[in-house]
Order: sequence, then C-alpha cells, then structure tokens
Amino acid sequence: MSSTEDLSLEYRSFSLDLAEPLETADGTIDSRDGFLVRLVDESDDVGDGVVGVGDEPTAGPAVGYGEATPLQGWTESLDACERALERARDALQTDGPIEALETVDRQVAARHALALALADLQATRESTPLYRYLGQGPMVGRVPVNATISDGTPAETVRKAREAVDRGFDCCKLKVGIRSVEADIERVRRVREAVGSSVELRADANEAWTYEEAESALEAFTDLGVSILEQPLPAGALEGHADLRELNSGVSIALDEGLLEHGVDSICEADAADVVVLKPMALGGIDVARKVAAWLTELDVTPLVTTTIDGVVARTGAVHLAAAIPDVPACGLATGELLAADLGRDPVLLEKGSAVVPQAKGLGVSDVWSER
Ligand SMILES: O=C(O)CCC(=O)c1ccccc1C(=O)O
Ligand SMILES: [Mg+2]
Repeated sequence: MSSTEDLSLEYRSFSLDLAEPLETADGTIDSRDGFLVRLVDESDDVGDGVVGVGDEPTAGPAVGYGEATPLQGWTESLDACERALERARDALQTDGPIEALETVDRQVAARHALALALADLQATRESTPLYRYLGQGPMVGRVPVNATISDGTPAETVRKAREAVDRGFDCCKLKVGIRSVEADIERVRRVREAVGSSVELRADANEAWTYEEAESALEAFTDLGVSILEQPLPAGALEGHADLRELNSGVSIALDEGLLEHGVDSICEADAADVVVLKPMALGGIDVARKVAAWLTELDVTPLVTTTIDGVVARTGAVHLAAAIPDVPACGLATGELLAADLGRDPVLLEKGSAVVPQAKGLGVSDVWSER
C-alpha cells in the first residue's frame, strides 16, 4: 500500500435476527450481533471527490468494507471485539495497517473485519475482484454450496430438505446430535427417502457424540450415502477421529471445531480428517483462511469454507475465499437465507446449488453503509 495513504476506520454495531432459530447440538443461534467496518483512504482523492447522495462516495476516496460478527465458543466476545476495533482504529491512525492488524491478532472476529476491509480496499484500487486479488488464480464463475438444515423434528427436517432441493440445492447439510443417534439415523433415512439418491447429504454433529455413537452413525450413514460427517466427537478427540477414519466407512470425516483447537499440523500428523472446515470469522480473516487452505491441500486434506451465519459483508468475503480455493467442494455459504434481515443488498446470486461469484472490483458489496 502507498506510504502516502491516510486510512481511517469507522465501525457501527448491528444486530440481525435469524428468520428462524438454527438449532445445533452446541446450542441455538437466533440472532447475530456484530460490527460493520468501513475503511476510507482520505488521501486517495481520485476523481473530483464528489460524495453522492446518502454518504456513498461516487467518485471519491477508495473505500473498503469489513465485518466482525463474533460467535460464542468460536471467537472473542462482542465486548472484546469492540475494544479490539477501537485499538485497530487508533493504531491505523498512528502507525499503519500492519500495526493495526497486529493489535487485533488474538481477536479473530475483529481481525477478520480489518483484514477484509484492507483487502476490499486494495482489490478495489487494483480493479480486481477480491478472489483474484487473494488467490492470483483464474476466473471462477461459481462455487458449489450446501443448504444448511436445522436440527429439528423429522417432519421439519424432511420439509426443509425438500424445499432446499426444490430451490436447486444438490447438497444438504443436516445438523444432528440433539436427539439420540437412533433418532438422527431415522431423520437422515427419511430425508434420503424424500430427496432421492442424487442429492448429496452431509451431517454435522457439533461434537455431540461418543465414539460408540459415532461408530453406529457411520455404519448407518454408509448405507444412506452420507458423504461427510462433520465433527462427530469433541474437538479434543484427535485420536478418536483418526480411529473413525480407520473404519473405512466410505463417509468422509470433517473437523471444524477441531481445527481451532489443534491446528493443521496436529490434525495431519494424527491423520484425523479427510476434510477440514474453514470459518474465516473464527480463523481471523480470509487471508489467514486462504493460507490454511493451501497448507491443507499440500497435505492432501480437503478444505471447505463456511460462514458463522454472518451478514452480507463477511458472507461475500467467504464466497471470494472459496473462489480462490481450486476445486473446492460444496461450501456452507448459503446462510444468508437464514437471516430475517441483512446489512444490505446481497451481490451473490444462488443458482442451482451454486453461488455466483461477484466479478466487480473488490468484494462487490456496495450499499451497506448508506442504507441505514
Ligand atoms: O456449514 C454450513 O452449512 C453453515 C455453517 C454452520 O453450520 C455453522 C454456523 C455457525 C456455527 C457453526 C457452524 C458449524 O459448521 O458447525
Ligand atoms: Mg461444523
């Protein structure tokens, strides 16, 4: 970045309700609170500096957007996040972007917001879509996505899976682990009967099961054609997950919570995962997540990307991250439809089980600051 830049960071708090609560074995998510971040380069006065109606610059200083949406158990608290953003704002004024990132190094949601805003700003200056700025890779038109289905009654689960397939999804991830394993096997069986054999089904237990429970689930899931079982055992259980893989059930084992606890090297040394789930909000940013993805690929583990049920800014950042990962499998990015309201217009179209990747410069999110 130029040495003449004069970046200022502003943030605003937001609260978004979910359209209906997302039930998981780890608790219910019914709203998402966080901070929308805007970076403005005051020195970068391209054009005539005219500021449009609202306060969206038309031809004026370059702008970058970021989002910090903490989630209990995955990131710092909302309070710690706000204090970190305050520090980042001050460090940016007195020292610069590198120092600002350093001051929020341990507050992953705050770091996510700052890193995203910096990347959006820089990609915008370079007139490059964010995923190409990130990955330096080829043009990517779409990334495959899964529908995210709450851990509800069998009837609700079947209804939601059917609806998702009717809307074009060909991969559904079912939350499991609240009920008994037998009940979950029955839920998955009923969904399989309802959607047919061509739809990919995954299950995410969010650490709910014992080894024996996971083993019996895997046995049934093999016959039901479940492709991925995500985090069946507690995050600490690296060996347990490695043992589940050794059963050769044909169902891939994915770690999610386990990544935050152990890191890539321990997971790979233990042979504990076929797939690792990357949540940029919990990893400290799409830049960090992109490096983790490259390292996993190098070690023959498949990365996939999901949100933590974020607003449009972070969600679109995650879409760009997924687009920068070659041959990424279906990702948990269709989570905007779980929200009752959003921060602004969604630039990502969902079509036939894919997210259409924005090709505009930067993130491609534009009307989030003025429409408030
Ligand atoms: O992966 C998806 O389909 C959506 C994301 C998701 O399930 C999730 C959302 C918030 C917190 C945790 C998780 C999870 O994957 O465990
Ligand atoms: Mg998960």
